[in-house]
Amino acid sequence: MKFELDNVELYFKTMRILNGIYLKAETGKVTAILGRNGCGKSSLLNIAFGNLKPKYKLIRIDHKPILKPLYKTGYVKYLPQYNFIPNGMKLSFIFSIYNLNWDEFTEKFEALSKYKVSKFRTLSGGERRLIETYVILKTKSDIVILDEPFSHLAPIHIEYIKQLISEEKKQKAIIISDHMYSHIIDSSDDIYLLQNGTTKKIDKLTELEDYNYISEGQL
Ligand SMILES: Nc1ncnc2c1ncn2[C@@H]1O[C@H](COP(=O)(O)OP(=O)(O)OP(=O)(O)O)[C@@H](O)[C@H]1O
Repeated sequence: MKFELDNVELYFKTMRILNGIYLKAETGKVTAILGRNGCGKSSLLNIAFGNLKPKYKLIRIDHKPILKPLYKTGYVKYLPQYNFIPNGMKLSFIFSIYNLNWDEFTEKFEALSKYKVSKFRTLSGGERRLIETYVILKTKSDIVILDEPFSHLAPIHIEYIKQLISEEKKQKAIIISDHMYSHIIDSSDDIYLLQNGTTKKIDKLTELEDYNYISEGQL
């Protein structure tokens, strides 16, 4: 599947946040969006998912325009920046509604096995993030959108999520944004830099220095 987001123009009141956007994501690939704080990454991901309506946008799947919000098509799963699982839900219930196997999860995350019948609110911030990222990545879908999946995670968990991303991308188009650029560089196939409201496709990593996203020597 080929997903394209094109011609986005977004304003908040009179302030233009995005214009001249093009982004392509494909099954088998991880497509990353990098950019400084406040440049519009989350807004762009929300526009792709369909819960933020800009002045203009064009979404195509396999060259066909999609006129209804993407979340209504059943193609997409989205990890927002904020917690989306209700606090009062038990983990066993979360896994059953998403049709996921608890034992398969705890094989990788043994330390969380004690939480099977705990409510989501009783977990730490990082543990909640880990569960949500796992659920979004593992649930059946064609397109996965991940907004800051690495934030709050311990290094060992980041490595596991990176592994999971590389397994899941075989059958999904994954779009990811995070400030942990070295993990993004490791995990992604294509990178777009969002700057001054527009996307620039990064062909060589040194362009991230040229565009002043990172300082020289950080690569
Ligand atoms: N609902 C809103 N109303 C008005 N302005 C908004 C709204 N949401 C976002 N903005 C503004 O739009 C700009 C882009 O915000 P956005 O959250 O998309 O950036 P971001 O690149 O994801 O930032 P960060 O990396 O810090 O999470 C910011 O200047 C923000 O203040």
